[in-house]
Amino acid sequence: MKEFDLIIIGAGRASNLAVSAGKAGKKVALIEKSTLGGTCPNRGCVPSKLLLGYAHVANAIKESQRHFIDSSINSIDIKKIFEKTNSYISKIDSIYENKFNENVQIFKGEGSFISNNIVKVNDEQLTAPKIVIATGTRPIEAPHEKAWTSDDIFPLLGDIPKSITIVGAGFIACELASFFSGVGIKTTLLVRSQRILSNEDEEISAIFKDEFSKKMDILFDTSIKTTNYENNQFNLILENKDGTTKEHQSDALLYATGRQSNTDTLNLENTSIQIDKRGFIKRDKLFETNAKGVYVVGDASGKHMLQHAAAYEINHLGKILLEDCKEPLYFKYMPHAVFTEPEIASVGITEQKAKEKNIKYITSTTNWLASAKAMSTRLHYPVTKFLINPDNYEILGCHMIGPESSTMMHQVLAVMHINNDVRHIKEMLYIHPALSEALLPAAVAAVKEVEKYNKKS
Ligand SMILES: Cc1cc2nc3c(=O)[nH]c(=O)nc-3n(C[C@H](O)[C@H](O)[C@H](O)COP(=O)(O)OP(=O)(O)OC[C@H]3O[C@@H](n4cnc5c(N)ncnc54)[C@H](O)[C@@H]3O)c2cc1C
Ligand SMILES: NC(=O)c1ccc[n+]([C@@H]2O[C@H](COP(=O)([O-])OP(=O)(O)OC[C@H]3O[C@@H](n4cnc5c(N)ncnc54)[C@H](O)[C@@H]3O)[C@@H](O)[C@H]2O)c1
Repeated sequence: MKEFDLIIIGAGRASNLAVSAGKAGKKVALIEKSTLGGTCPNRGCVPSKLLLGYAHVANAIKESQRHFIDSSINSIDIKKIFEKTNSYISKIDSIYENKFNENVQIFKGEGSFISNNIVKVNDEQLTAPKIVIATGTRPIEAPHEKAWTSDDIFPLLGDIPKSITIVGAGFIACELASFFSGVGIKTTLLVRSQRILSNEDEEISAIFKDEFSKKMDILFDTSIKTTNYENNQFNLILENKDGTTKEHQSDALLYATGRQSNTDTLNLENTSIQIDKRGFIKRDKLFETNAKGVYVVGDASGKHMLQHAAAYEINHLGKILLEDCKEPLYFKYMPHAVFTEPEIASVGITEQKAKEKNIKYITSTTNWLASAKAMSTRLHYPVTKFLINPDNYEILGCHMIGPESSTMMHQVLAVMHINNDVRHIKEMLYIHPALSEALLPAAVAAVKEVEKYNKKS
């Protein structure tokens, strides 16, 4: 039995904890069954955004007519795009390997529990007073052996498809559809209901639906009835909710229908660790599971499924384990962005959630056109929607759709983080005519709505 101060299962964001624990002189065992670095740099955030960068440029050329520029794309070397992306991915494992000092021992293999404090990897048994589970998630399996999930395109080996059908209407389906259609691969998105990005504020997802539908074929209320794969092609029968069917051909078929917990690989039945109905590990406010000394962080807890949330949690767990911090981590606000075209960014509650939870709010939706920079994009749909608590001007939610929404949102996040009052956004000085200036009329409108509400009541 090998003894350590700390065992970490899963070398995604928790690699950072291994680095800091190693630096603090702790003897660390880091267990990883795949490449070091986990989902984000190998098959998630980073490679998907690298791909979207190419689509962004292609879209700018395709849509240049809006700016009275007649241009066309001669060719897009999609093979090269994937070679570059694959090459980035191929370096991740060794980049991560070099981050650790001599106190960190890496075990390549699947970790599982023999008891609350003994972990097995390959033929070895390891023990430590503290064990961290950071095993993340994996895509829900595609129901046909030739169909892909997002894992199958990072890296993409083999031929580039000329057409692709993507099932799903969440972050991954929309971002990947944005890439494939952007670079000229015939893309069909299959959405089983009428809503796309259904967790976004309804007003924003309705704008998104209109704009996104202009860029590719989106079949709403549609599911796959039968799948046949012959001569390197999928022959699908698609079924609409009204019962009508139609044939559909596609070179590739990609499922992006959600992600599942990896905890089934951990032999948790040998421990007192409990899981919830969705298969994610339960924990207390200090990330500790039902087994003393065993912690769970990041996607493995099933809470946020975002890189920045996982990184934030793991940083805080470092304080608990290495600095004896006794304070729970409180996420005041959890922002996210969808890096499609159009781009969406969001923080706090949506209007639907506010209604559902009976929260008192006022709302204002303001377009960006008062900003010259926004005007210069010649796009009319970008808006900022605020939900404000009329009692104290607190920002309860902010939702944006438009170019660089994810960047614009940080200004709102800073105010929410330091002193959450929408009047700061109204009163601060803006560089004229930066894109961020589009937030000024949005804040002015929100403050006016609060005043109107308070006059009435
Ligand atoms: C296509 C895609 C795009 C994304 N884009 C974004 C984005 O733009 N922004 C954002 O915030 N988030 C994004 N995400 C989500 C983000 O990648 C995750 O939230 C984040 O990587 C979670 O980190 P983690 O360390 O908790 O888990 P992971 O990074 O998944 O790490 C878990 C590690 O544990 C390993 N493991 C699992 N079981 C075992 C076992 N039994 N033994 C040993 N090792 C094991 C896995 O191999 C993996 O390396 C995206 C995800 C995907 C799939
Ligand atoms: N920009 C980002 O921050 C980013 C990007 C990608 C992924 N992520 C993270 O990864 C997580 C997983 O993303 P995801 O898109 O796989 O999951 P998701 O839960 O966001 O979306 C899954 C989609 O698949 C649909 N669906 C489920 N079962 C289906 C079925 N049988 N047939 C048809 N459609 C079906 C759902 O209605 C939903 O639209 C997200 O929750 C997100 O946190 C984040």
